[in-house]
Amino acid sequence: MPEAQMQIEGIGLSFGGVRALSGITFNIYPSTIQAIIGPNGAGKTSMLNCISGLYKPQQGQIRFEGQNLIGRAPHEIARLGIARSFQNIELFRHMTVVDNLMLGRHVHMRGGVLTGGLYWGPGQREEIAHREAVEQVIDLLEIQSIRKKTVGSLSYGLQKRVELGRALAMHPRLLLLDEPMAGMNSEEKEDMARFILDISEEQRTTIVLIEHDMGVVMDISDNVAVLEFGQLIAYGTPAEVKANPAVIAAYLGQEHS
Ligand SMILES: Nc1ncnc2c1ncn2[C@@H]1O[C@H](COP(=O)(O)OP(=O)(O)OP(=O)(O)O)[C@@H](O)[C@H]1O
Repeated sequence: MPEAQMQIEGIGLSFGGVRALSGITFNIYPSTIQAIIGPNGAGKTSMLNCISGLYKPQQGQIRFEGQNLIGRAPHEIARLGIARSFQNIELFRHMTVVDNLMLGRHVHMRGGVLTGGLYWGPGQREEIAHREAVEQVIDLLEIQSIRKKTVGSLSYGLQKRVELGRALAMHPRLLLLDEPMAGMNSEEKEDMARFILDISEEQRTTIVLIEHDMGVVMDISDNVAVLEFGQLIAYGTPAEVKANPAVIAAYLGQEHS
């Protein structure tokens, strides 16, 4: 086993009387695709929110490349190299695809988004570097033909792809994806699965993926963590998890197949 890139140890999170997570412990390994699955309300998004700094767990530790994440603000965590996409699309609908991707570069901008292009010298060189990073993402996600379109005019599937692009434009070392295929038709899902695999293989980015479509999860993940009622009930390869009696029991009667 390689050394873990992220160590999640004993995470506990409550909202008033609701225990969203308890005693969650698992490792995430570099350049792998790590799925988090589980029935509705199991705590998957809460786990992602603890990693990205939106929620502060009352118990436990999360370390990323040796650095403690608990207590850091979301923007600090982003600067450490962790990007995320959201369950609901959070893009600027009236702006173009390219401009939305440029906003994804903001964690790397010293002069700020608006001043970046206004002066010559270092600012201009920085602007060129950001444009190049964005062009790489456009190539990787095959969105050349829609680069100047406003996001609001695009199909849902393309908007999700642009959202992935915005997170990717940060050049993260770890990418958190919350249901990137929700609401997609099967062709769009296949495309998204291919892009996730491309990102993993070409950029060696670690990907943490919440996904309800079991077929996709089992196809593309290296490791799967299974949550139920805020507890980790299984962890392993897709084959191991699929054969685990606790997982089979958790999914009995669920619509997810
Ligand atoms: N901000 C919050 N305030 C209060 N309760 C919350 C909050 N966020 C999550 N919860 C509760 O924590 C539990 C876990 O929710 P979470 O959204 O993490 O589950 P999930 O596995 O992502 O579900 P889904 O598959 O439906 O998205 C639920 O009981 C939920 O109501």
